Amino acid sequence: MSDRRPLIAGNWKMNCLRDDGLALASGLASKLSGASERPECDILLCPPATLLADVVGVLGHCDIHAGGQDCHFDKSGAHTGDIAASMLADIGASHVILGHSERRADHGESSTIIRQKTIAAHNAGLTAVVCVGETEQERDLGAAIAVVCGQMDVSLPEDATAENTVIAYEPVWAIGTGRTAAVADVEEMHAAIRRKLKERFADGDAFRILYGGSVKPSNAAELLAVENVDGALVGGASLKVEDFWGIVSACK
Ligand SMILES: O=C(CO)COP(=O)(O)O
Repeated sequence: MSDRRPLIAGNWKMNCLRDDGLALASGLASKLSGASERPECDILLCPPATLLADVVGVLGHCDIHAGGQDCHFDKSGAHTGDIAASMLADIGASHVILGHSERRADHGESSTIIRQKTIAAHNAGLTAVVCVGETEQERDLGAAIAVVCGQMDVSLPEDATAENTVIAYEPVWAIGTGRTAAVADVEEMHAAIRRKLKERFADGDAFRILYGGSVKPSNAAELLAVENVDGALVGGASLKVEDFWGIVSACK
């Protein structure tokens, strides 16, 4: 057993208007306060930026963190539509997801940009949840591990530590498809990520490595039991209180 405390993170993506988002956050806060035992994991909610401040307010002092889904790499300035890491911290966020494959694909974000964003997040006192993952074509070509290790080499700055950085492995073909990676493949990839972290960082063994891609209550326990899987980054199933709580409860 490792002493890394699991992290279950919900990435709401571009979902939820105010009423639904606040109901979801308060539903989870009620689950936590009503739980007979404290869950064996940390919990993070990453709502759309429009709801972040309100979600922070709803969560109050309950032990659930809130985070952004992206930030700019600059501190401030002429970047219409963007959000600085310090702005997320300013409204009570503790984390920010960076380099999600949807941003890499939809916004052309390179690992070099993600590295700059990660530094900006650290400078603002945020924990960066840095996403990596291969496409189906890359996996079919046998290049999955090389692709993910290459993304890590560039995306992670020298100042990354287990405190300020979490890795999320999300195979692109498993996101929102209902297809999860085979346990053996998850185990192999997470071991490769761990090796990379240990090669580069003195505290590489302490970094949390999350798995993401069609995680649901029915498969969470199996995935969370895999060595070097230290939690989950959850999309669709994070939008329902019962489903997300089911995944939180699968942490043993
Ligand atoms: O992209 C994801 C989380 O960041 C995963 O999404 P799904 O859980 O909907 O597959």
